Amino acid sequence: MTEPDAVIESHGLGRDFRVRDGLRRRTVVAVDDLTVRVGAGEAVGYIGANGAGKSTTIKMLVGILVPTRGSVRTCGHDPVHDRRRLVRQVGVVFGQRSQLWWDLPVRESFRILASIHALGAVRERERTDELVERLEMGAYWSTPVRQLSLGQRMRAEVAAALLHAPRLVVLDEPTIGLDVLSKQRLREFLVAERRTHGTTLLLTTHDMGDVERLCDRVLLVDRGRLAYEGTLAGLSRTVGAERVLVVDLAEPGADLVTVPGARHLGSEAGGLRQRLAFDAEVTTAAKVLAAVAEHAEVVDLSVEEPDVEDVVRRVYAARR
Ligand SMILES: Nc1ncnc2c1ncn2[C@@H]1O[C@H](COP(=O)(O)OP(=O)(O)OP(=O)(O)O)[C@@H](O)[C@H]1O
Repeated sequence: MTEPDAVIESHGLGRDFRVRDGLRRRTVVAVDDLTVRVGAGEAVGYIGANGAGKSTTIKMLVGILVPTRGSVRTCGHDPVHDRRRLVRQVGVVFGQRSQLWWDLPVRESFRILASIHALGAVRERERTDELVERLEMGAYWSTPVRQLSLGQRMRAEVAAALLHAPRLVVLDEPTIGLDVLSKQRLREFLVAERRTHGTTLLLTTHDMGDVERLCDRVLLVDRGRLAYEGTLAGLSRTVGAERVLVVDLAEPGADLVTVPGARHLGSEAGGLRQRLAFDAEVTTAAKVLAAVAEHAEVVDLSVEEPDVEDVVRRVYAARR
């Protein structure tokens, strides 16, 4: 049974494809035995390598693909049988595909979508105004979609998917190909949308910046199976990834090779800046800093988190 606040709930979900392999046919298991739960208001990153099964999962969640086995309920509905009811509660953005009318001005696409969702004139105006302002679409609101830059189009795509204020927004690679500023704008918007409307987010991405800035939790999929479920920090811990304390000293000093719980990684500018790796499970940045301060005067510091892409690579390597 679906718990009342579960927006996505799957049990043993799987999908196979029959593919031609020369003269023979074989079965590709794209997703297997996937049991996950996403609660109302959560933001979850669904990550994994190319071909791991992310898009196939998303398509099953929104009713585009029929599962081969197992069960899934999205917003309390069977996605395939209740597809029409589900579309009222879900917004989907596939980064590579457009749901806007290419030759029409952006505003016309929104008019059509508002009428498809039967928003009503007042709701349409309020919601459209809110989205145009928050996503800064005013400058190109009357421009045909085909003339938009990628960053402008992606903002319009996300706004279109969110026009009917769905409970769940599923984003497949929402920031792919965007420049730094466009990415930042889109992420800020999604954070604000979630805060204001309590929207549940599920996003697939290869950009760990998206996950770091947007998601409370990650699901890591490897060859169709769930390989990890938890926080990003927890993911780093599973592979023993270290954090790095970078200290700037008042005067050039000898390499800090005897700091308890830390490993000296290197020095710059004759020892003015030093880098020390430490395991966050064993010690803390504060303890390492206190030990450094016994040897030298620290004028500035920063802590570098483990590189998440590297962490994911290590998880994959450990499972091979
Ligand atoms: N329509 C299809 N017919 C045959 N095989 C498919 C089909 N769709 C997906 N697959 C296969 O299923 C597996 C999972 O593919 P899927 O597209 O779900 O991965 P993904 O994690 O989304 O990858 P990417 O990050 O590259 O988008 C792959 O081996 C892929 O080749």
